[in-house]
Amino acid sequence: MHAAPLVALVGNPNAGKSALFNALTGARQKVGNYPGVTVERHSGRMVLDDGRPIELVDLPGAYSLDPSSPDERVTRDVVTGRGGFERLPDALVVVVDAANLDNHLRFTLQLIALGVPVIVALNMIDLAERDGLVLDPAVLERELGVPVVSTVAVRRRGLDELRAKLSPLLGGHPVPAVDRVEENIVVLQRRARTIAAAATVSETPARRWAHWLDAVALHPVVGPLLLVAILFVMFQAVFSWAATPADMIDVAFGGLEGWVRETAPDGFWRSLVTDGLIAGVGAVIVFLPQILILFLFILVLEASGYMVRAAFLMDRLMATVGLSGRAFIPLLSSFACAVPGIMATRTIEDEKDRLTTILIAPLMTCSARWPVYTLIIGAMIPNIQVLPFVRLQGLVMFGLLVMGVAGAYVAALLLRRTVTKGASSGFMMEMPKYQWPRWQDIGIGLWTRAMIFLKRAGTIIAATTVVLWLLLSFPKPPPGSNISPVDYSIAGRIGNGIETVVAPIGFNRDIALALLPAMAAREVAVSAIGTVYAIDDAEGESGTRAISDRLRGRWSLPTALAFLMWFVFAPQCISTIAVTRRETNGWKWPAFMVGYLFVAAYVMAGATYWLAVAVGL
Ligand SMILES: Nc1nc2c(ncn2[C@@H]2O[C@H](COP(=O)(O)OP(=O)(O)OP(=O)(O)O)[C@@H](O)[C@H]2O)c(=O)[nH]1
Ligand SMILES: [Mg+2]
Repeated sequence: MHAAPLVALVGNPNAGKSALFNALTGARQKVGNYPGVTVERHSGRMVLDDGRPIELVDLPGAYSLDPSSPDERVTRDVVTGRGGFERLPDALVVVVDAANLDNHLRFTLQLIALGVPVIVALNMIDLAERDGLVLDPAVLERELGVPVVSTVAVRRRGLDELRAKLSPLLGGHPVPAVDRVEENIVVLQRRARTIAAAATVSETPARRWAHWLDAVALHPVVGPLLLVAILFVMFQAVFSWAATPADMIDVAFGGLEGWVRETAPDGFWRSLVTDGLIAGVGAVIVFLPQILILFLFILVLEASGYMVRAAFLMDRLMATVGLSGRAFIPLLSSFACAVPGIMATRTIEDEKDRLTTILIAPLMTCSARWPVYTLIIGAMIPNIQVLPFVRLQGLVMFGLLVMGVAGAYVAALLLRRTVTKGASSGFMMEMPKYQWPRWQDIGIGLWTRAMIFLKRAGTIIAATTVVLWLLLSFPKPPPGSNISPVDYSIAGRIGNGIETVVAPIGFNRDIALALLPAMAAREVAVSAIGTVYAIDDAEGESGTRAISDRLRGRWSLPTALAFLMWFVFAPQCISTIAVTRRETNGWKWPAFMVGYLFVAAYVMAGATYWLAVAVGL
């Protein structure tokens, strides 16, 4: 006797598969209104109209045939007959949420391509109707080439029609599976969207808007251009909007320093407070407005639903270097700071994928590097208009960021061919709805960021600055000698030692001095330079404008460019190394990361310096 035909219920999470399973078999599988309710296969029996019994299995929801978690793997194994399940299903019932067709049709298209007979249950049609969405199942049937039945699983609507249309699919000859299923998310998404649009008879203005926005944002040519344009506006804004508040903070710190100089007696403590704390910490806090404007943009993009669209656009680019599209979000968070970015790689299932993402995360321009870039750019790059609305300073900043991304791209390409070789996997994610950001949420996000920044300035940056000040101030040169106090100090001597190593790439003593303390936090490079100049300087003026003036006097343009390039690549901060150790369970990978980044930084900074000298800058 033949076993009863096997039919599997598949679809995206939360489509109503278990509800349909219960309605068809009379079972009581758990249903719930969130993705991931079902995490294993369950089977039950149902009887067709002609009396034939069939075995129905309810599967965990999945976004694609590319499993990113163990429950999705169960689904993949069952529908493709892998992983030791005795037999392939004779037919699939693909359950889709009618109100979310774009997203759910993606997986449907992949499933249809498998070659197993498919019937689509257009479920939750009641909710779609409530929201003013009218669909035409006949169009869907024609576009997909498989039977489509409208259902309301929880009201048992459409079940008879489903059984009737399922019947002829069973008992025929099994269709051989096609060997390649379309995996390119962008292609799939576009086809899904076209089909969904064709099957939509009418919808509410809000849904129409969302579709129109997606047609632009996800367009293969316009989409990436839009993304670049948004990023570009962001950088220009960071520079121009921040200028006034930054000046105000600068003036305030200058005033504070002047007040301490007048009121406190000259000596150790006054110098510690003015040349150490105020010069160092003040030099960093000036960048608070910039950091906040940067985060304002990031938070708005996240809250509006655009960020996931950007991830979709990036997926193909990531795939060319063998990275999963899932890596986009961790890498994007690394623009704030590599530490949460590296932790966010936990969502990447494949170990090699994940490791590669961790290793390149430090190349994303974290917000701690902004003060360094801004200071050097502000001092050394003329603020001229190069194109309408485009100033050279913003352009250089953008260039540095692109440099980091390009470096990451090349690094991933090389790593994936050597130390982290392995197969890569695709990326599927639910597209969130577009919505206006809630200003309270943005406000809270900015407040949190400001507090983190100020806390860093008040603790780790202040502490490093004070230590550096001590090392820079002692021992004092003998009175009467014309040797500079910095050169005579402990730090100065260490700096002069480091300088011999970094002189070939155009670095001077001041940079050499800043490199070590910048390991604690990158912003310290700025406060360190501030402190060096405060001690070295007789006139006793202060503030970032004063630092800029001194930079202009002492640094050549090739040196400044080399320094910027160094910061794009160098593994500067200890927290990143520590979190890498924790996430990779050992010292091997952090050591590798530090090694390759130092080599890259040295080579790139050197190349920049010599190139700049050669072209006569
Ligand atoms: N209004 C309405 N609600 C439905 C319908 N089908 C399912 N639901 C509800 O939608 C939610 C999700 O249903 P489930 O059956 O748990 O979804 P699932 O596809 O099994 O989800 P996973 O197991 O997470 O993959 C539950 O709250 C159901 O009660 C429907 O046709 N109409
Ligand atoms: Mg379920």
